[in-house]
Amino acid sequence: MTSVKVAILGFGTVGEGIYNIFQEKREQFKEKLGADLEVAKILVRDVSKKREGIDAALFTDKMEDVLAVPNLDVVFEAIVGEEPAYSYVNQALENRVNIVTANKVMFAKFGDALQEKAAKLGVQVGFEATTAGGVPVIKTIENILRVNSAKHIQGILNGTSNYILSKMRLEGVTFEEALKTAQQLGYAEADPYNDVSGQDAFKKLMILSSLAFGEQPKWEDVKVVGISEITLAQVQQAAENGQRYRHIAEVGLDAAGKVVAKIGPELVDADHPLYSIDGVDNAVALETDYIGKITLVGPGAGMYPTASVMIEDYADMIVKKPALVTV
Ligand SMILES: NC(=O)C1=CN([C@@H]2O[C@H](COP(=O)(O)OP(=O)(O)OC[C@H]3O[C@@H](n4cnc5c(N)ncnc54)[C@H](OP(=O)(O)O)[C@@H]3O)[C@@H](O)[C@H]2O)C=CC1
Ligand SMILES: N[C@@H](CC=O)C(=O)O
Repeated sequence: MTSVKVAILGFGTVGEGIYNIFQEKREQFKEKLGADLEVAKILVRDVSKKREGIDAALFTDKMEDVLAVPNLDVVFEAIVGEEPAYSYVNQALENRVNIVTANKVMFAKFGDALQEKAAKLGVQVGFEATTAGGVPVIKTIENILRVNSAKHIQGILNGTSNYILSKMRLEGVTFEEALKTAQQLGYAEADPYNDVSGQDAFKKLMILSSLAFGEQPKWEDVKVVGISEITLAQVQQAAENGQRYRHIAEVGLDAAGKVVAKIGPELVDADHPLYSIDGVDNAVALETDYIGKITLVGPGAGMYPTASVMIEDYADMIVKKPALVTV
């Protein structure tokens, strides 16, 4: 049996989910992937924090310790923000270690460069979890676009915003109360500014734009509006009128073939395809030349949906490139 060492950067909602799945599914991975996957190091900011039931020797706050793991095959990156995340995954690639990331803030900016570098070095980059949480939009779009050309993408890309708008409508709670619950459930970021300002959906949309159109619009040209100004009274009034607020992100080509995008709350009627998407769910509707429109819906945030797609990314690497797996 092939023995494989993995490392996790971050042990918050997502990092802990990854660790738990590796513990729970070790036997299944042996059977289905032909590999014994062992978490060998976990990088955190504060090593003194109590982490119940887990060997303290696994934790470090130094990336050098992670890179020193013999035969390290993959780094799962689940920390927050551009830096030090970018430097860490970059170092991992330079050490010919595969990377899987959930960090859309880092990946929207550096994703293209990281993928180019990985290709040169013969290692792989998984980034399914950066966009739409547990919904496999990246792999599906990649696959479809081997044959089709993308025309337009429209979606709900922030689980927290959709959860808040749904809870306000369904339970009559205020924006602040709904946000608090979204934080308790691990949907919102520790600093929820990016969620409610539209910046989180913006970063995800830029990742989809690179994937679907091979480029991103100039960031400063994209109008980004969040949901933080929407009041309970507005949500309730909309419901009385048979409408719902949805936070919608869109990217496509204009008449001149230029990539254009916008993000913001919209009032939608019952016949709109995003009307029925409630709670933490995300939806991504892709329009292409041959297929027409295809829509994927599912949990856009949360510990296990996110951790699962990250490990699925790595399972794909193992299955497709067995030669890369450490023996
Ligand atoms: N939560 C979700 O549903 C989803 C999150 N994501 C993305 O996944 C990433 C992780 O999210 P989440 O788990 O919710 O975040 P949390 O805030 O729950 O956890 C962040 C973790 O990263 C560690 N960390 C933060 N900064 C550093 C640093 N400079 N050096 C080392 N470790 C650091 C923290 O360490 P310590 O514990 O010591 O504080 C903590 O363990 C983010 O990029 C997020 O956008 C993507 C999809 C869904
Ligand atoms: N905070 C994010 C988590 C997933 O990317 C969200 O709510 O969508």
